[in-house]
Amino acid sequence: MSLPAPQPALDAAEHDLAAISLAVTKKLPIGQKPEPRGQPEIWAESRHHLCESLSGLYASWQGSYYGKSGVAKAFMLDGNGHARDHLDENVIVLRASGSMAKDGDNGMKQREDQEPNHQYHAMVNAINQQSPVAVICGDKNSQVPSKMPHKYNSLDWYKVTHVWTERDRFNVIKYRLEKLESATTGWWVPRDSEPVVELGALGSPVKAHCGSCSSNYDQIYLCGWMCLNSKCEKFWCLPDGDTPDPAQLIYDLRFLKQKTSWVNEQAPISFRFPLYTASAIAGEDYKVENLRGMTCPECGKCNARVKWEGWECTGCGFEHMPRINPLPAASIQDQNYPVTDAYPSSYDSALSHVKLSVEFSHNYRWITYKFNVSATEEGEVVHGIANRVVREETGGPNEMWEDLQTNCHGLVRRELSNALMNSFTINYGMPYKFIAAGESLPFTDAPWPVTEAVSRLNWADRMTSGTAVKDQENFNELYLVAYLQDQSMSYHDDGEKGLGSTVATLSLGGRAEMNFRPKSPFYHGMKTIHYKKKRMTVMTKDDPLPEFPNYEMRKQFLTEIRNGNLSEDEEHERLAEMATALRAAYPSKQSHTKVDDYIKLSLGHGDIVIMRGAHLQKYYEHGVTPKGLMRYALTCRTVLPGHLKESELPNYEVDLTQNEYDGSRIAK
Ligand SMILES: O=C(O)CCC(=O)C(=O)O
Ligand SMILES: [Fe+2]
Repeated sequence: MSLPAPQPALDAAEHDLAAISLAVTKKLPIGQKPEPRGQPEIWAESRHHLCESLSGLYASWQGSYYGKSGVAKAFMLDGNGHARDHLDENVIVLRASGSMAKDGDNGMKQREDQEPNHQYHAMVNAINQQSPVAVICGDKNSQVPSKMPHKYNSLDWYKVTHVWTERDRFNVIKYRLEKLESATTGWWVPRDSEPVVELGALGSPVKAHCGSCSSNYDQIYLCGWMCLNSKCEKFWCLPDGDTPDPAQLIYDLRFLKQKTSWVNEQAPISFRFPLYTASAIAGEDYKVENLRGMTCPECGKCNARVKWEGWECTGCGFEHMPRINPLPAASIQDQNYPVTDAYPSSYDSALSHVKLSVEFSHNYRWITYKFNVSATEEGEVVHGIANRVVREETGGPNEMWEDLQTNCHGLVRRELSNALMNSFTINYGMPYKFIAAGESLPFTDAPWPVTEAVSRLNWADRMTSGTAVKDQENFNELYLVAYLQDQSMSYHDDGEKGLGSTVATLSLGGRAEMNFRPKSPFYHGMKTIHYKKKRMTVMTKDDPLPEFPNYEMRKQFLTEIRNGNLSEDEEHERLAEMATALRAAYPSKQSHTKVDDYIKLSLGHGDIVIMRGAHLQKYYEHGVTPKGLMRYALTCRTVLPGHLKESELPNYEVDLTQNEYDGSRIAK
């Protein structure tokens, strides 16, 4: 049909439509919403647990939209909707996500036009492929007609039916979704309520094509048909040429409540995913698939996998602890990194200013990497590369590896600022807070490889300390980390206050890359701080090392600051100017934030790493990326006497005097 004639006033039929439309789109404030008639299939209390449990379907840690391979998969509808968003028993209208910025303390505000982007195209793909999207609703959503029982709640599967652009202050891309199965009533429909309008009951929407750009659109608002192509000169114009008054934009229910048929209207998968069943194949249980959280089969709560032993629902107590099938030591052999009875070759690398020395003893190749860790201290990282004799020794890495898999219990992913650490850990001996605080257990409760590792690492430390300053005390703490496939530890330091300056680790299982680099503020000499409520980038006051960018300039600046006798305000002002000057001095393509690794170690099964130097932890950081299916790192530290407060001291003896390892069986 052609454009409908301009209609200055609504006729009687449209009056009725407007009245029902207002009834259908009326929203109650969140606090006044009625109870829903049912419960969601799945729900979550935190985004972390939700995303880990629904990985593959919805894994968007911040945004509302989730897509994969160019096709839309899911939406999370929480706060921050658009004024004309809508959600009823079977239809949702929402704005495309993105293009928003913080608006003071008042939440988010759109700051630019939305253009068709990857999300828009993924929605078009979902329409064309008739591929349903999942919708999750948060308890801050003001559109949903009932009170949300949990923080995050699954609604249902939806058909994407329309994408178009509207205009506010900026162009806004909008989507219409329609419930996939129309025969069932959504659990979120208020109790004791009847649908005001059934889908399709009002007939088809008004359709027209634009005389200017020839695009076809449905009429969305009762005030008249508009071209919804943002590139067209007639975009968002009513037939009389005016743009609509936003207050008059009442939905045309023939658009909102139309019924779209898809060939297949069956949900692709239940939101309650099947539970992981332990595999008979050794190693399968360590695969990343086994790290997905659990959508509880009893109560629907999403629970990340927190415990090494399996899954636990914190909603109803349901447990799923399949017996895992350990990976024998023989299967750790990797033909790309052959290990024999000879001294093994190295796969490490280091930047040229790092000084290397190498020694061979006890069937280990010991490589020492020395470098300045501050202007006053040289530190070192020692990598002991184990050969087959070491690995196969009685009580050695192979036996430790096999024993730990069956006998080391109680590992958990510790809580870390509203999320969970990305590996499983347990602490023995003196308490060690590390990045995330956790409990500590006495060594007497540990499986034998734990005390064996402490003894071996003390031996390795004595063996290799040479002229380096040696801590007076032996190690009295062991932090055990277990990594499943694809888990890793991002850059961090081990420099908790009150620890000895030596840290030593024994690696068991799959190969891992361990990298060391100076921390960015130390290396680049700049950091961002908050001073008197102002965010500012200032020069750092640590002495630079000769290999750092702008070395001479920083030294001069530091001399000026140290002799300057400035007040606190003046000093901050000057340090900010210096940071600006440092930044300006970088060659155009050089990053002023990125830092290259000084050393990259390739750690094999049975290898030992020893870090020495107090400033190594203060100014440098290390990160570990395991490459195999499964790996343990057993790291020892010395918690110095007097470090812990009375209340933090363990209520058990930390006694490790028995069975000192002496390396005699592998001496060569
Ligand atoms: O995985 C490793 O080898 C080391 C782990 C680590 O850096 C730590 O526990 O602090
Ligand atoms: Fe560490």
